[in-house]
Amino acid sequence: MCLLPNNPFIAEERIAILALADGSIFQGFSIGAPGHTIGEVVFNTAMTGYQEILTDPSYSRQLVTLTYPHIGNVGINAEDIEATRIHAAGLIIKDLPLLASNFRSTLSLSEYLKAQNVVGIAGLDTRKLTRILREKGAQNGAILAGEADVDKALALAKSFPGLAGMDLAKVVSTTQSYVWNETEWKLGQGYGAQTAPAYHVVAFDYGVKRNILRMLAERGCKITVLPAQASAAEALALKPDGIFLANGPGDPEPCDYAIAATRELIERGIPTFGICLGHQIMALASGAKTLKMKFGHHGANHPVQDLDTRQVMITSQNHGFAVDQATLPDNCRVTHVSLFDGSLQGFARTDKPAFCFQGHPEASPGPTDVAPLFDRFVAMMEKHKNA
Ligand SMILES: NC(=O)CC[C@H](N)C(=O)O
Repeated sequence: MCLLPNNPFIAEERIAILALADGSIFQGFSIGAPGHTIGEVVFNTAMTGYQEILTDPSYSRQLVTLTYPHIGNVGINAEDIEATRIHAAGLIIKDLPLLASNFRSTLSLSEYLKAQNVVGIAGLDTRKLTRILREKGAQNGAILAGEADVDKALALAKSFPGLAGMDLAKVVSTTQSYVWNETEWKLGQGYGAQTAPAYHVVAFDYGVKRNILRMLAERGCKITVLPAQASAAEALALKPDGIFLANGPGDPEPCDYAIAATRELIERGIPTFGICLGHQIMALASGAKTLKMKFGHHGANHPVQDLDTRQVMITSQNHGFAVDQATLPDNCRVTHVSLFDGSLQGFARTDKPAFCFQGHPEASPGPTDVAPLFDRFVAMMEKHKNA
């Protein structure tokens, strides 16, 4: 057993280490639950929104490194959640402030991690870690909290099989269908409710972020959320005006149930909009292929160009897989590209009312430059209704 040298400044029960499958070891201190966790280590460059990031179901089985150095300043509140619980498998940060201060704060970040039994590590060089992830690609890793057994941490890091081939959409999805009518948050009012919807959207929950549902409700939609494995027939029985394909964790390729249902619904000509995993599912249902990226896109400052208007938008991103543009069939028109690496960010079917976007138009956290895509979906449903 190899132990790191004692650090006189950290009490033994607070010691924590991060191991990467490439052999790198980082020492820090525990800010969450004791124990250990494994997953794919990724980095996110967003400067705000740690609570939304932690609760985003798309981070299931990922250990999220936040590159912004001070995380926890505004504590935790009851409203900024994208799901009922934390989905990230672990949190890696540089500096946890001693004081959390915000008018809505009810808990500190550390109390939140502990209450939800999530392992977190602070006090390590997140810049050095991010350089490793950028140069070598996202790494499988392990965080050990409460002990500093390097061999154990390395063995745990290497035991994670990696996200390629992992179907997690059906794991995080709701098991029961439900109706959503909560609208967007407004200062002084909080969340509202949609009481007179003009459209009925059926949303497939592969790990849906709540702000997507809120933005649809804000635009006049009643949303029925279905489990990831629901069939096209179940969706059609609800007589939807439109179909929404949600974001979600893991590899899109093994989600054969979602690909089959999407293919049928698009073929029937129902207006369909997909975000992130939903975009990848739409691509697979249209005959294209997806691939694993080197370190993916995770942040809130990614420039994306709309090829129709030439407009550049600053977008929120969180994906480790991408659609291989070279495999898009002729009935798919590229609508958006990433200006960071030229990768595909959006396409539309030319033969059916269906389009999708790789980034996160709902932001949360992030800029709202791409929010008009929700208006485009509503306009598509309106046109189809009147056709
Ligand atoms: N946010 C998402 O929907 C992520 C999609 C997919 N799991 C990926 O990593 O590419």
